[in-house]
Formats: sequence, C-alpha cells, structure tokens
Amino acid sequence: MTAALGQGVVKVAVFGAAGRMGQAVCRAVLDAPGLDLVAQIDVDDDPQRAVEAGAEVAVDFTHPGATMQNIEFCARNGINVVVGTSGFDEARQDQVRALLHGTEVRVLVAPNFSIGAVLMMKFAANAAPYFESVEIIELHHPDKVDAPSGTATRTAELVAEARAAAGSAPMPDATLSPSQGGPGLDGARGAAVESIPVHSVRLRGLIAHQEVLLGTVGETLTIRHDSLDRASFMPGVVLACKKTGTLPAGLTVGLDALLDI
Ligand SMILES: NC(=O)C1=CN([C@@H]2O[C@H](COP(=O)(O)OP(=O)(O)OC[C@H]3O[C@@H](n4cnc5c(N)ncnc54)[C@H](OP(=O)(O)O)[C@@H]3O)[C@@H](O)[C@H]2O)C=CC1
Ligand SMILES: O=C(O)C1=N[C@H](C(=O)O)C[C@H](O)C1
Repeated sequence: MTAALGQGVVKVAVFGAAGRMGQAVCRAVLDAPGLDLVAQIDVDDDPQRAVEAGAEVAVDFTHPGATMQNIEFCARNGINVVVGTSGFDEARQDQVRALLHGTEVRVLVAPNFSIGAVLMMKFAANAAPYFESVEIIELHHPDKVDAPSGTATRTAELVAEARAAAGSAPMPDATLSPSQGGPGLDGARGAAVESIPVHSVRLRGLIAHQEVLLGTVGETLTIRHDSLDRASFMPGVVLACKKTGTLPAGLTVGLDALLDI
C-alpha cells in the first residue's frame, strides 16, 4: 500500500511554485500533517527534481499552456497529479485519458478547490431544471489570463447536463445580434458555454467570485459564491494531495469525487 492510501507521509511536488496559488499551496503543504513538500518547481526549473526528490503527487497551478506537458512528464515517471490550472476542456480531458491509458497514474482535475464553489456548482445544477433561464456571471482579479473561468465553464456544463436530463426547453431570449440583423453589439450577451450565457468581469480588488442567476415566471434565484482569500482553496488542495492516490487509475474531474456531498 502506498503512502497516498494513508500509510504515512505523502511526498508532494508543486509546479508553478512561484505563482499566486503555488506560493499558497507550498505554505499549506508545509503546514499539513501527513504531507511533505519535496520539490518547488517554477518555469525555469527542471521538473526532473520532482522525480529525484521521490514525489508521489505533483500539484499543478501553472498556465493552461504548460499543464499538459507537466502531466505527460508525471505520467512517464509514475507521479499522480492534482491539477488546479484552468482551461481543461473536453479535448484536453480526452488527451489525458489517452496518455494515462494502461498506466496506474491518477490525475485529478479540479476546476475549483473551495468547498463553497463546489457546493455552488452542485446547487446550481440541482436548481436548473426548475427555471426557464440560467446565466452565469464570473468575476475575477485582472491578472487572470483565461476567460471564462474554469469554474464558470464547469458550472455551465453541469447546468446544461441537468437541463438536458430534465428535458428543459431552450431558454427564452429574443435578442437579435448584429450578425442576425439586430441592433446592439456582438458579445453583449456574453459567451455561450453549452448554450448557457457566461459573462466575465475582470476587476482590481477581486479574487474569485461567481453568481448563477436562475429565473422563471415571477421569481428569480441567485446563487453566489465568493473566494475572499486564496486560503479558501487550501483545504481542498491538501485533501487532494492526500487522497488522489485512492482514486481509480486515470482521470477524475471535480473535487466532489473526494467529498461526501
Ligand atoms: N482550481 C482552483 O481552485 C484554482 C485554479 N486556479 C488556476 O490556477 C492557475 C494559476 O493561477 P495563479 O497562481 O493565479 O497564476 P500565476 O501566473 O500567479 O502562477 C503560475 C506560475 O506558474 C509558472 N509556470 C508557467 N509555466 C510553468 C511550467 N511549465 N512549469 C512550472 N511553472 C510554470 C508561472 O511562471 P511565469 O509567470 O514566469 O510564466 C507562474 O509563476 C490558473 O490557471 C488559475 O485559473 C487559480 C485559483 C484556484
Ligand atoms: O484564476 C483564478 O484566480 C481562479 N481560477 C479558477 C477558475 O478559472 O475557475 C478557480 C477560481 O475561480 C480562481
């Protein structure tokens, strides 16, 4: 049995260690009983250091363009991976499934590690079939490179799945875009993820926030989550470091796989 299954200390490497999340993750791993921070790797460091240090799990908070290479490297070297980096669409998930095929390596991709955000996604999916309309507003710090956020994309996918399973009718929207001959500006209705409109705000002072707006005749419901500090993600990251080794081999998407919710 490996350390990841609860028999001792799990050795952790952090990719993106100098970044906003990476620094917080290194501190959280150092403070967590049962975890040992053995390698801190940023853009100019040799990832081989993780192997030499005996890392059993690597945490990746880098850039959407860098994560796939890091996963390939870890898979080749038998290291499980906890991915927080956003931009993990279906095509990338399929790529990871293919490269893990026939290995014992586990990769957990979590669009959001905060318990509140995981619950927000679940509540939104539960509520969606009871409302005609659903739209998502995600609000983040302006240093974020991707839009829409991974959390908003995942929420839209879960909401769309719930609406499809319930046989919901298409959402009402009379808007004619300029390309359809209407007045106004292209983009004013946001980006469509699985037909769910997603609006991205980038504002100095913010960290990570999201509202899911649901509406039907005579009433609306707003589900809002706010990460006011990157500390909100750390219990989820620590849990993932400890438990990813207990998941089935291959790819798992969503922290909820490790939570009893
Ligand atoms: N799942 C979740 O709960 C959360 C996910 N995120 C996501 O995490 C990611 C990181 O966010 P954040 O920390 O704010 O971003 P930062 O830009 O602050 O950090 C990323 C770090 O990774 C470094 N880096 C780039 N390429 C590599 C590489 N190949 N190997 C090792 N390090 C590399 C960067 O260096 P350089 O700047 O020199 O390129 C930088 O230091 C984003 O995709 C964000 O959306 C963020 C918060 C929570
Ligand atoms: O870049 C961030 O900060 C965050 N990114 C993740 C995302 O894209 O959803 C998670 C959280 O929203 C913070």
